[in-house]
Amino acid sequence: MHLIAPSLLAADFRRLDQAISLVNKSEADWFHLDVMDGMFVPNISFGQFIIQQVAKDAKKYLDVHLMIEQPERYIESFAEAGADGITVHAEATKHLHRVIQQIKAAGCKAGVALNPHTPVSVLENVIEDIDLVLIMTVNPGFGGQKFIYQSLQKIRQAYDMIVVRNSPAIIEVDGGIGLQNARKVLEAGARVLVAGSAVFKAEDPAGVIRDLKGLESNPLISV
Ligand SMILES: O=C(CO)[C@H](O)[C@H](O)COP(=O)(O)O
Ligand SMILES: [Fe+2]
Repeated sequence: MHLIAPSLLAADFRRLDQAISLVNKSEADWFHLDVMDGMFVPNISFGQFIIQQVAKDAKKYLDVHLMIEQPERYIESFAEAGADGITVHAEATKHLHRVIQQIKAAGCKAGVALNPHTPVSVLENVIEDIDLVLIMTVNPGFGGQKFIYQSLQKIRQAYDMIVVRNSPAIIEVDGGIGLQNARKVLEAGARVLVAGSAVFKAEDPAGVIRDLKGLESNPLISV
């Protein structure tokens, strides 16, 4: 069954408690939390403090997407803030293998994200060690952008690598995902759908989550 991870980035932060409660009560599986440092990406969002506050009320898995340079500086503090899974960008560190071990040592699931221009082949030497591959389907930094269609090919490549190498990793897709393209990304091999604007800018966010969850899962992707 595929999983839905609403991104709080698109929520109204004046009413963060309402957004958390909406996700708690909905059919969503995870909270997706986008951390941006103004260096790796042009935008600055929030950090450990906000995640700590979210963790107090969130009743679901906290999926932390770090869009920060040298994420190795902050892994333990995000784990302490309440992250269940931490995903770092392959482009943001010189020592990807070491950071993956660091995330696991901190007690979290380890994910690696790839920008749209980064080939799947950079995962060649870590694919067996990771729990999640995050294929960015927009250039990271902002919510509400247009889905990049060439990403479908990358999802298939990542899926093939996972199968051939017998990796435990699942594929998450992030950026411009909504009911208009979710079926295609699931068919390509995605297991987790991140959706920010499609959920929180909708009139009925819980209804959108229900519809995304109700889509047919790819039978090849079990568990
Ligand atoms: O990582 C991200 C941006 O860098 C966000 O998770 C993503 O953009 C979600 O927002 P939307 O669904 O509106 O595209
Ligand atoms: Fe994200």
